[in-house]
Amino acid sequence: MKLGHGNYDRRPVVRVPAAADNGQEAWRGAAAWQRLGSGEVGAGEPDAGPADRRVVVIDTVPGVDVADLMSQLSGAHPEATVVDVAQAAALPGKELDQLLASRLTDDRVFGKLTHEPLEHFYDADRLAGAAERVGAGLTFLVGWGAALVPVEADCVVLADLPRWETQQRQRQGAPNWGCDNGTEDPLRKYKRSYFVEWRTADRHKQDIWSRLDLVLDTTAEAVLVTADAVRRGLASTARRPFRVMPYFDPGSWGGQWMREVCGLDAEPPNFAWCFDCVPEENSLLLEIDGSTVELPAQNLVLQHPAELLGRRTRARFGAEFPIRFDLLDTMGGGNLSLQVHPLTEYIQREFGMPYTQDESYYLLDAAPGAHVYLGLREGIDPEQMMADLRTAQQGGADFVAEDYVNTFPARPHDHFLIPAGTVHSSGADSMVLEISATPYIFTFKMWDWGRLGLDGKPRPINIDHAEANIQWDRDTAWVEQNLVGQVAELAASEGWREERTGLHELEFIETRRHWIRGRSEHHTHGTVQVKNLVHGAEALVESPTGAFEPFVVHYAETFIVPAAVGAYTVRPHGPAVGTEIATITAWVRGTETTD
Ligand SMILES: O=P(O)(O)OC[C@H]1O[C@@H](O)[C@@H](O)[C@@H](O)[C@@H]1O
Repeated sequence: MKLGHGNYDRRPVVRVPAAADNGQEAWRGAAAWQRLGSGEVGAGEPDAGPADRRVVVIDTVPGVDVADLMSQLSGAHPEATVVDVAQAAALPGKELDQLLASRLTDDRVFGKLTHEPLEHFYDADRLAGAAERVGAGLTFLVGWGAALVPVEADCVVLADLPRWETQQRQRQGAPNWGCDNGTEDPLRKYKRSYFVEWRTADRHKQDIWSRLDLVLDTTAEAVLVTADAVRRGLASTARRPFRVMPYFDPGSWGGQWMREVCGLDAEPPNFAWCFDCVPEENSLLLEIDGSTVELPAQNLVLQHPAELLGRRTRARFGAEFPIRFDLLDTMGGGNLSLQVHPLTEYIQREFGMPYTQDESYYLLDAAPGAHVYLGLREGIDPEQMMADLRTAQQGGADFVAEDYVNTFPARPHDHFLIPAGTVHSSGADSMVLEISATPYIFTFKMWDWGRLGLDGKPRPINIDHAEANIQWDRDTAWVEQNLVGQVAELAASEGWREERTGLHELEFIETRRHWIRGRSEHHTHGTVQVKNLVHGAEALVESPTGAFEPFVVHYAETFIVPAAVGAYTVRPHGPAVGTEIATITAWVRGTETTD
């Protein structure tokens, strides 16, 4: 196993420039809870009642522990009235379930995207009733939708929470919003978050964003920051290279490479996934006034789509980050499931997703003998293959993947292209950097090699969904001509060379690899780029005009270069000086602009 360089940064922080007046902008722990009731930030004109009447709205996102928040507020402000807005005015759980039944479906994994606004989860009359509970003195209105209460607020706070933290809490027994489902299968809780809560929450957050005075992070110890500092932080992040905070998760096929290279805990038996560029679920760490606040990176996508994505990518996807980078570690582990992803029309019709899960596997590393499963063997009988899969699923003879599916040797720096509809799997002893479209849960597993998930249950198999999407003409010859070994040198000069590595024409992502000894010049051409240092210990990304601070990246780290960055250079740095490094860059094909 090739080891990393011991410098992978698991907590990349973006430093936010200080406020013009150098005033305090962050409060931690007890000071945060105290500050929330002090009226010193965002105190409005007391024109709606007696001078000492003060209304603080703390709108949360689903996943925030509202009970804990309320008890902290009561502890810090015993005189205050604290109203749980959802308890006061949200639809009863059963009504909410009925409203969402067609979106949630009976499936363990797949629902349908909802477009419900948060108002639909509330009773308007009871919201008005909650407003009547505001009396003289200090009142906190707390919960997801607190800003819907028809009352003039003196201070509006967003209690935000990254989605990875929400998932952790769900696995430990936290229910979904408005539900009594703490003991439900975490996959089903995640489904409700993914297909309903997060969509509605993003829209609601957008609605209230301009009203915010403060932002509260309760991921760990409470950190309260001014909304102006967050706005300033996001605005500056959208104009410089940055990283989101990676998160790591064990799995039934997970390996040992990331533990070593990324310096992870000894405790879990393995690590399977590292998500290091899925902004809709990753966190962005902002350092504000000496405190680090962990907020959803999605806030940046929602607030700065033009600077971040560029105008053509934004025109095509809206305020959505379309490119996903993640790591799949099977070094010393097992095969991924044998799987296929939905065609575009299928993901639209069945799940309401606007675009599909096109993928590719870039091999950061591979042990001798490692291989990738990709496409079908010539002359196989589709009916027989489906019958064998169903037999295996029902507990009969194991499915012999090699009888039906091609295998290709997997070597470091190979890039396998996987347009939706292509049967595939990464085999054991590989370290894959996935360069893919953002959707990532639409994996139709066909065969899981007869093993169980980490929870001791079989993982969900979806042979019917798979059958509806397998492209049977993607056979050995087609795969060899289209998906394997598609590297072509495009340009070279002293100190660098550039290659195209993919993706396939059916996929919207374009990739380039640069081998760099000297300093290579790059330009975003008005569209967002996602990059990873796939070879070498360390690189320095610089602005030729000093527009951003020099930015250091380490081996295997993914970073984002916003469209607004324009020109930048990359060169070996630190321990890599004098050696050759390599980066891979992805962007949405056809979105470059010349201005
Ligand atoms: O967990 P299994 O089903 O083995 O798949 C693992 C991974 O496979 C890849 O090809 C992608 O589809 C990922 O989004 C998925 O997480």
